[in-house]
Amino acid sequence: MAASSAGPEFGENIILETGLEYTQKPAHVYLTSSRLIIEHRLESTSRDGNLEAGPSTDLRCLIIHLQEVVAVRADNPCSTRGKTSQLKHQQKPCLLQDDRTSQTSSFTLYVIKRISKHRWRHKSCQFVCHDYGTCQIWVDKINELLKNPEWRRPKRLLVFINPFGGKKRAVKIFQDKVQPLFEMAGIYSEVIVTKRQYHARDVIYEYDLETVDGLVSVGGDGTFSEVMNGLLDRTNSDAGIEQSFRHKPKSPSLRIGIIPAGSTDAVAYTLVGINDPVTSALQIIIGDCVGVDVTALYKKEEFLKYTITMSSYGYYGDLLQDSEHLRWMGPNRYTWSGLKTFLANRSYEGHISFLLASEEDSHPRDNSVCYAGCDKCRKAALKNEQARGDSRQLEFDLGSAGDVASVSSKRASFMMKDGWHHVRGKFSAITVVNISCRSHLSPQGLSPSSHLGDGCIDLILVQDCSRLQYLRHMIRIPNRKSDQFDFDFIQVYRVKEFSFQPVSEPEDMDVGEGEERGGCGRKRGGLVKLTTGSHRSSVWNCDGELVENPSLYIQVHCQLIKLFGRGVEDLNPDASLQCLSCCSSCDQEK
Ligand SMILES: Nc1ncnc2c1ncn2[C@@H]1O[C@H](COP(=O)(O)OP(=O)(O)OP(=O)(O)O)[C@@H](O)[C@H]1O
Repeated sequence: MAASSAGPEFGENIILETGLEYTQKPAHVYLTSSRLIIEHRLESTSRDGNLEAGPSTDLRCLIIHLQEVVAVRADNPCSTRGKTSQLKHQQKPCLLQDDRTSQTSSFTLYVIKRISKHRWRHKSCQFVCHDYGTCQIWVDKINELLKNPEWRRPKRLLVFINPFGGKKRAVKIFQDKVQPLFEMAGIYSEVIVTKRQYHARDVIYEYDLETVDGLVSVGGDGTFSEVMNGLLDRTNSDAGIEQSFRHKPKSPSLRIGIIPAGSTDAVAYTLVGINDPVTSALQIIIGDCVGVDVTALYKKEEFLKYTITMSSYGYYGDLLQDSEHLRWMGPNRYTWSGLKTFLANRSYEGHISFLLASEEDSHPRDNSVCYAGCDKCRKAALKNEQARGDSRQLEFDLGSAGDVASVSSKRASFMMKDGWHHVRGKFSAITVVNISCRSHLSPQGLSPSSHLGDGCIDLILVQDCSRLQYLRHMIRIPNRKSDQFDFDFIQVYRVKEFSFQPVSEPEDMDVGEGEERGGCGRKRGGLVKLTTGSHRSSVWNCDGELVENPSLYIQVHCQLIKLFGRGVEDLNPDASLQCLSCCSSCDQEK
């Protein structure tokens, strides 16, 4: 942090200056439009442990960025004196008061504090003023500055709580951890505890959305997906956009926040780097905003829904299908069903077609992680803006696989035509990842280099392989240092559009002589009609919800929605992003 020795040189106009008391040494406090700057003399510790003033030139600036201020409150003048002694350990006041200040006024700033890896809390910094009037001026001015329209802090939120998600603690999490913070920040929240599936969606269809600044989902990825779909459906409907094949959806003006209280919480985890309700609530309060890609799913040409995390066929589809019968086990159902699915080691045959992203859009194995302020996402947003209005439509022919030069890989035949690539093969898992999909099981995500808003999706093809091979791939997923895609039975692509068609649909799945494989419905010789339950076809796991139809077409829409959040902060000490909220009690003084 820059030290100043001769008055303020902050590059911003000073709005207020001093009028605040500092007990042990002279200090100046300045308020600019975006920062509160405390300029004080450096202290060094003498050999006997006492604090002593540094040389007169050793001035240090401590900066509180107003954008990271949760709230400001004038303290009750009568209780000022007692209050200091009641502060908890982490709540050391910035400016201590002595006995003389019992007749003065003070105010408290509640500021974000990064306490550990991606986890935020708030701390209080108390400032003592010479008189009550000065205190009011400071509080009013800071409150006025917090209303900076660029920061877009929400004032009214519509909150949906799924009481049955995850460990069924969503209501308690909201009441105990989130609501008190919203109240402190002066946010009014209308709370709806959902009574059934699609309750949230139905409310969004009817609600006067002009009266709120954002929606909040308290639950897991399924609840978030319901809220997001409700908002997108409503926005399209209001704009007269029909959700037909390859439609261009309208971006909603409202942002969505997510308070993690589900089983996997991949959206919250990917957005923040951790599934912590308090951190997510603080990011909502300060009005953080990030554009996130959304994928539109179609069953052949019929629009199904929008998704944000991943759509996966084969392993993850089977796992989800099995786990749906075990909801009573809570989040542990995924571990149990995962083991069962792994042991079953099924694979499914089908045609895959995909439109590769252009080279500049990079590759899923380029080790470029999407962090807050990501340059790639910023550029994609700009490109998206420019492309808006361009009505050029790429013709997509679902049946165009074939009759072209082919490059054969080990197990799948690979073809290319008109920019579209076609693969036919047998796959253990086909996964389309929209955002990196971090979770406590895979802290780096299913596709660690996937971006929140680059307008691309990562396609991960795990070809038919042995259990041991699949296991080797799986155990690399939580491991930061190894490349989970570095196997000859795995191919990854960064794509814009994707389609899958099983070799035959479940309804008319006739198996010819000798075409047998594991699973029910198997019969030697002759023809046998297979049902959906047979292992000839799997189901899709789309944002943690089952989509039973195996034929699927997916298209990504660049930064279609805005979420409350900023993306994962880069903890690398060399990264330009640093702790911005420092005060004299901050651990991270520089
Ligand atoms: N009151 C309710 N009763 C039954 N289902 C509900 C209710 N409210 C919401 N739902 C539905 O429950 C489904 C699962 O909820 P949610 O995603 O919150 O929990 P989860 O599945 O445990 O977590 P995750 O998706 O993170 O694994 C969602 O599809 C949501 O639409």
